[in-house]
Amino acid sequence: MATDRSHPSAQPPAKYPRTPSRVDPNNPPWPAYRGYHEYSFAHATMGVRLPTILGKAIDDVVKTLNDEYDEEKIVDLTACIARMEDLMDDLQDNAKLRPIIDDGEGDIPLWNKMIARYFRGKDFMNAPWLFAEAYKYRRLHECFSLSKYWKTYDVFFRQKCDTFSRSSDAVFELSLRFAKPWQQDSSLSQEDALEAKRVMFHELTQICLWGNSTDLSLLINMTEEDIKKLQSTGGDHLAATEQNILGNHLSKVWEYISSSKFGSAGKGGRMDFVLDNAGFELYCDCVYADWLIQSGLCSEIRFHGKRFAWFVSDVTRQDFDWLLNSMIYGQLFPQVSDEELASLREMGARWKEYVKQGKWIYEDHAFWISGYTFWALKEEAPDLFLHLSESDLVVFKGDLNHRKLTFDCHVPPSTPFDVAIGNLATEAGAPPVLSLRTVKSDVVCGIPEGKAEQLDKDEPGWKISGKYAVVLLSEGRKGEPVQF
Ligand SMILES: O=P(O)(O)OC[C@@]1(O)O[C@H](CO)[C@@H](O)[C@@H]1O
Repeated sequence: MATDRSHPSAQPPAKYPRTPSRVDPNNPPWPAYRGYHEYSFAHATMGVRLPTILGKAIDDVVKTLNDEYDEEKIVDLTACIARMEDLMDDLQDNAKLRPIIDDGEGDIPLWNKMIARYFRGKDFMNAPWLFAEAYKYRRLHECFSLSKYWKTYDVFFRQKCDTFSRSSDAVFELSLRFAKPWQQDSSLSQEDALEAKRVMFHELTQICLWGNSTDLSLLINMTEEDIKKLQSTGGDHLAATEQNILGNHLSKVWEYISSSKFGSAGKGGRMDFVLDNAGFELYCDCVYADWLIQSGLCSEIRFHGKRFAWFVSDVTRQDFDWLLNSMIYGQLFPQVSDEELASLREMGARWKEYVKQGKWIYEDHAFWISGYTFWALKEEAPDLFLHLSESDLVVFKGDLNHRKLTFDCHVPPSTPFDVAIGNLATEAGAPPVLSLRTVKSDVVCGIPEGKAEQLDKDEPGWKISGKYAVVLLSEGRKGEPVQF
């Protein structure tokens, strides 16, 4: 495996970024992380984690194969396994990135134009990490999309369901508390009522944030105890972990959401969630979205998920439906009390009602499963940009979305968030953007000067532990007409 310590990105970051006109997917505004950079999490991911993840995915398919009885389907699935093995060879031999085979899916032009234009001759280790990693998941999808019977097969579905059922303590801690419809104490003065709302907002935003620290792709070998610790949602725990939010715009977010700028007069606002992980994290997102509707702060929530299995645990429509249905009909928690089960059912029923009434809407644009960063959103997905420009706040959940917002490059950590996300902050019509991210990879911005350097010294590994987080807001240029 090549290692080149003299490469510019192994050096301290340049003070000034690349001029915007020279930025492209292979040349981020600051130097990219690439698989051959040993100092970066890119190296371990491309060299070790991705082959391990793929190996487990093959095991999953073999399990399905052994349970199948129809010969035609068996033969078809055997071909999927053979394609997965080819992908494994390509990963392990560090092959060049070939075009995606046309499987009739709508995202093919996005992928193949991008490969032709920017990554001709690049391989898994020398292409920017973000692109190479996303490409691997698209290739994994191709293994199935070329089949006759298994086009929508999700190799990670079993794992995603499993972690939700293993999160029972935190699941019921939240359902017991939030199942009953939320109502404000009518005896409170206007000022006290607003303060009570602020406190709830603060707490639930944090629950939504820390829901991101249980990540299947990283925590495959976690014990039940480890999971419990990470998922604790109690007040004391949240107060303690708030100290780990290194860049924290929570107060600014509340100021905006509680102002007349959010939503139209007398009507709550529209909030969009660009989702990250299924299972427990999605459950936390929904608890938050539920309260945002009940409190009247929001009248509409749009959830944006992926069209197919992505970065192991990302939400697909199937995962979204699975969560809501299994809360009502599932038998995932045989050990819990009737009261606990009833609370989960009550909440699940309310959430399904939101879907029926159009207060919660699930969407899955092809751009979210492309290799592009969000710097390219307006250019490559103008329809999506226009759609999001109508939102009052777009919340990006998790590490991968944060990498895509910030071009996954060596940006100096004290760079303000609205500089690091480029034109998604500066374009006319750009919506307000909030990143709720527990830090699980190299790129960091929006934190105080010197903090990253201090943590590098005191806590090696802090960037991938999920112990630290950022809550960063860009105000955007909402309301200004979008120009193409
Ligand atoms: O987006 P998420 O679920 O918060 O994190 C995704 C993740 O686990 O995958 C990547 C490495 O494979 C890292 O960016 C990150 O740590």
